Amino acid sequence: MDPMSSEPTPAQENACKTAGAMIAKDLKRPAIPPQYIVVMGVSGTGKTTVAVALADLMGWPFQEGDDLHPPSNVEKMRNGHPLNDEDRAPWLELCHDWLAKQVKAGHGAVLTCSSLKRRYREILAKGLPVEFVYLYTTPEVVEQRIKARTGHYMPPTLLPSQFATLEEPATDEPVIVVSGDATPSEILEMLLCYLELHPEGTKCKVEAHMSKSDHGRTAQN
Ligand SMILES: Nc1ncnc2c1ncn2[C@@H]1O[C@H](COP(=O)(O)OP(=O)(O)OP(=O)(O)O)[C@@H](O)[C@H]1O
Ligand SMILES: O=C(O)[C@H](O)[C@@H](O)[C@H](O)[C@H](O)CO
Repeated sequence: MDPMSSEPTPAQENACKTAGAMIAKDLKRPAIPPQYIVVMGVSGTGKTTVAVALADLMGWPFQEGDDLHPPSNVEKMRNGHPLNDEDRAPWLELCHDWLAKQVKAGHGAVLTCSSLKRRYREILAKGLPVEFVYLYTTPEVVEQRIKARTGHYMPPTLLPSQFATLEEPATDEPVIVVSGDATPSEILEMLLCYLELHPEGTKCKVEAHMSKSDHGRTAQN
């Protein structure tokens, strides 16, 4: 960060995106048909890092959900106040509209969006073949990550409200659950493994795991 300013530099804002792109760099693109994926979870679980890696590898458009927040929402969070349903409503509509455009174009897409409540996930997926990737970890791990991250508007003091608001996906929701405790590369690998075995995605809650045969994805040429 510029020592004279509390605003993040563009390089800092892009750090997770760059990290995600680096993960995908040496991997071979698997044969997975277009999917419309929302990477969800509380702030700091690693959504952007994994979403960018997946989008880069698959060549699907990526949208950072945080960039669709109205400025008033960002200011509210920056000032240490959690968003409520009313604040999130226009933002969720914008996220849904972005997904709808991608579905219409037919080329797959990846969006990051905390999607903390079931109702929010229903708004996002309304009428669309959307599935969620739920990254989960403990409040302690997320707190460490958020404290170590520089140049982001989200203060660590908002974390308890994120966990309090979170409604974990139920068994009938179209969600691939992945442990956010693994490294970003492992998370990507678990996700790819699931999608390669189930190219149609999922219509219910499933867990993605690492299997021995997943290793060695690095492209040979
Ligand atoms: N699997 C991981 N293991 C360790 N650190 C990680 C992992 N994934 C991301 N990080 C780090 O944790 C921090 C938060 O990651 P990231 O910004 O991707 O999370 P996020 O869920 O998109 O957050 P937000 O919702 O607040 O934008 C970053 O500094 C990132 O480098
Ligand atoms: O629903 C919410 O409360 C918001 O989406 C937050 O989760 C933040 O926007 C985001 O995670 C930035 O850190």
